[in-house]
Amino acid sequence: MSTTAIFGAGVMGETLVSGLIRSGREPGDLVVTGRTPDKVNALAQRYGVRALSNAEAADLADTLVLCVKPQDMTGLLDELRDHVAPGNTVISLAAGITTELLESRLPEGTSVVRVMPNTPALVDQGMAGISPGRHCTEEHLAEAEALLSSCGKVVRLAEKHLDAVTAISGSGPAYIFYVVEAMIEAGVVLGLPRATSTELVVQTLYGAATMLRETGEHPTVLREQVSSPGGTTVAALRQLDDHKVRAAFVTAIEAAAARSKQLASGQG
Ligand SMILES: NC(=O)C1=CN([C@@H]2O[C@H](COP(=O)(O)OP(=O)(O)OC[C@H]3O[C@@H](n4cnc5c(N)ncnc54)[C@H](OP(=O)(O)O)[C@@H]3O)[C@@H](O)[C@H]2O)C=CC1
Ligand SMILES: O=C(O)[C@@H]1CCC=N1
Repeated sequence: MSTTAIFGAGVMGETLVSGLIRSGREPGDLVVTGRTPDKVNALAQRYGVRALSNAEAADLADTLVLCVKPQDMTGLLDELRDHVAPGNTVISLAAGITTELLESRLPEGTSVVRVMPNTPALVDQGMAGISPGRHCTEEHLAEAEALLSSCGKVVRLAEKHLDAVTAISGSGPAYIFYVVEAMIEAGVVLGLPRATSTELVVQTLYGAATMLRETGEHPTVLREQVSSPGGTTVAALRQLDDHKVRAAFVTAIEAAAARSKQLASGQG
């Protein structure tokens, strides 16, 4: 069996390790690296995988998954350059970092895949977009697809769309949690106990998401089913429109995509 090395024992590094193990990968086939020894050793112990240095992990691995912040990427690539062998696949999860930048700092001909996952992968409900680099074959792309499929859905896209994917599904869970926080707070304002308000909101979100996925109906149709003429829902939605919430979402998501593009140019 081939060895997969996860570079960066943070949120996404741990999400991937846990997803791969849940999907049946042998912990012995996985290695992790990190910058803070306590952190990487704790992760290694939790999942029964090996903790190695970046150079040792790169020497051993067939597949290298780069899970560091965009601002730390060039430093990591400089450490890895002399340890990447022909035939290795390098998969980057970093927002904004282009396959062109990755290829320019790795040995000529290295197969690179750019991926944008999201945190629901931790509960096997991830959504990832993947794009091939210049030297990436169908086999390499399928390998990245299989890796991400272990903890959710995967779509293949042209790299020009990855900043939009980052802004929609990469950052998306945070927007949803933000809305959830606001709704819970509203319940408390109306006098509900916080725990009850939280249960109502979380189940409503889960139910609405399940309806969207299982009925395949357009969200407008589902929204209109809830909106009785002259009723409570339209009274609330009118306030959201008056406060330009829809426009605010579009502007916010445009800002996320612009920031993703900016990260590519190394602006920290
Ligand atoms: N969090 C998210 O929702 C998503 C994140 N991403 C992308 O995933 C990447 C990782 O993000 P996230 O997991 O949130 O970040 P974290 O900060 O949680 O994890 C990054 C880890 O990388 C470690 N690190 C930094 N430099 C090195 C190095 N040279 N060698 C080894 N390890 C190193 C850090 O160590 P230390 O602890 O010492 O700082 C840290 O533990 C980012 O590029 C981000 O854009 C993509 C999609 C979603
Ligand atoms: O906020 C970020 O930059 C990362 C990328 C997508 C989600 N989190």
